[in-house]
Amino acid sequence: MNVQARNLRATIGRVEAEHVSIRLGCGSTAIDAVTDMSFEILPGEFVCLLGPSGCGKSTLLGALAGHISPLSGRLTLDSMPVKGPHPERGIVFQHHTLFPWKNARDNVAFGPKMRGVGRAERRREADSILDLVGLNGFADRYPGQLSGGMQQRVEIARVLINQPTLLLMDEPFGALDALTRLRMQELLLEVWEQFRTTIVFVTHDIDEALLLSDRIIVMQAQPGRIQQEIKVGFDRPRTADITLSGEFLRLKQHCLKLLRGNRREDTLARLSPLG
Ligand SMILES: Nc1ncnc2c1ncn2[C@@H]1O[C@H](COP(=O)(O)OP(=O)(O)OP(=O)(O)O)[C@@H](O)[C@H]1O
Repeated sequence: MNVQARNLRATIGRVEAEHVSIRLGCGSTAIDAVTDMSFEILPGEFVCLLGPSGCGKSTLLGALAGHISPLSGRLTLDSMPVKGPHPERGIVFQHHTLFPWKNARDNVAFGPKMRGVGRAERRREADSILDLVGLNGFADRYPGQLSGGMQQRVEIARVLINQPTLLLMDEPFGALDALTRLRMQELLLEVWEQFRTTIVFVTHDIDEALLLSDRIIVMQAQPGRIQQEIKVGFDRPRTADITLSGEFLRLKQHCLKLLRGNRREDTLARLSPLG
């Protein structure tokens, strides 16, 4: 993608949430997974949702993807209400969703195929995105012939080929070993430098959130809500070397304190007879 296209992309992808509440289930078993969340994400911004298990991160991501409707409030992408799934909002999960009977190229070319792009062109596009995610020479392999990290690269390529305005990532590297995970984080940063699409990335991992994002939205549970927003101002392009800096450790300590506070509150809520 050329520089002009990149700049153009950075003018779209503004996310706004106004007093969004999400209830899951119904009747007496319904759960208020997210309550009164308001935030804005700028075009081309990389935002992490960080918080303890059950605080509603995946639920919020599901609402941004259009898979879940909020009970109340307003969720928009470039001022248009989010209603139902759409290729402009691509999602990458931790678990693999590749078609096992298609090779990497055909998995990646699936979106363009559905849009009616001709065979030669979609193969060319798929090969070029596979190159970008470091899978040059692996296009003919089937998912079962690829490592976990490689499969996750194919997942990312499969979403990027649709040039999403908003890329939603739900703990995409959570199942990878530490070294592969680090490589994938650096790869994502490199790819994002080129695409500059808005990213909302869910993680439990403080280091991951600090390495990747421009801003962290720290959430707390019961009910899921925003605890604090933290600006992460490290220069870009970034590599994992920043994790050794004093400023990184200072921010990490701050996040830890917030999450530990969360845990203490959760335990007290469980122990209290008043709930
Ligand atoms: N289908 C469902 N029906 C009812 N409640 C649900 C459903 N899915 C999730 N929940 C509940 O909604 C709350 C938020 O869950 P969610 O998965 O969004 O949290 P999370 O922060 O992403 O957690 P984790 O980090 O463990 O994935 C939790 O209390 C969870 O038990």
